[in-house]
Amino acid sequence: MKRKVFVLTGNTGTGKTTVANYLQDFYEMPRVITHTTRLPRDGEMDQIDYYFENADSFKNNHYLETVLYDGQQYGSSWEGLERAWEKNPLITIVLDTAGAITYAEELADKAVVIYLTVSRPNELLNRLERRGDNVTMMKQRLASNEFERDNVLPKALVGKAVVVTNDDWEETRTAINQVVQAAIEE
Ligand SMILES: Nc1ncnc2c1ncn2[C@@H]1O[C@H](COP(=O)(O)OP(=O)(O)OP(=O)(O)O)[C@@H](O)[C@H]1O
Ligand SMILES: Nc1nc2c(ncn2[C@@H]2O[C@H](COP(=O)(O)O)[C@@H](O)[C@H]2O)c(=O)[nH]1
Repeated sequence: MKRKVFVLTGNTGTGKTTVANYLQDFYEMPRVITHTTRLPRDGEMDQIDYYFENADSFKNNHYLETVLYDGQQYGSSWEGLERAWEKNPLITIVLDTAGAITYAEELADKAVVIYLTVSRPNELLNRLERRGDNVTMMKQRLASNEFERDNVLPKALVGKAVVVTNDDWEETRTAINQVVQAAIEE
């Protein structure tokens, strides 16, 4: 089977990690673990959710791309991608839209970009609250330039990304299964 990376992108709270977990559980697709300087949320674990870094240790990796998101650094390494591909030709990664654009450019048809969205943006606040996000951090994030930017599909991804509206989980699951099936049959 050809190597592919399913790039899950979209705004905060749209369900990127939920879809990555689904693909892990039902298709055994490993997720590329990325690096960040932000602090762990309650329940997040180093080397499982992220490689949690400080400003110095963040520099010690070979990145395919890095971004600044809400004032924190994030990056995905070539080694992380290779480690995941050694386990399975089909893998996932969760990225902001700037990272997704870089993946589409760098990896061409090896990257299957899925842009997640919701019909009512107010629903994102409810979801982040239910997830237990720190209220101050959540408000800061919702006021960030990146939040505004990721609310719409970037022009560079039009025609390249599959758009999935994640209002109803069962419908999302069906849509994701179709995307996976198409990639497997390619
Ligand atoms: N279809 C859905 N209906 C209701 N809640 C959902 C749905 N999909 C995901 N959620 C919930 O919404 C919350 C946010 O989802 P998730 O953490 O996957 O988002 P994310 O896009 O990875 O966010 P971030 O970029 O902030 O990490 C979680 O609590 C998740 O369980
Ligand atoms: N371009 C990249 N984006 C990344 C990477 N790792 C995570 N992310 C995205 O950042 C925001 C914020 O993540 P959060 O975990 O703090 O909510 C979100 O859109 C992630 O998808 C990366 O290595 N590169």
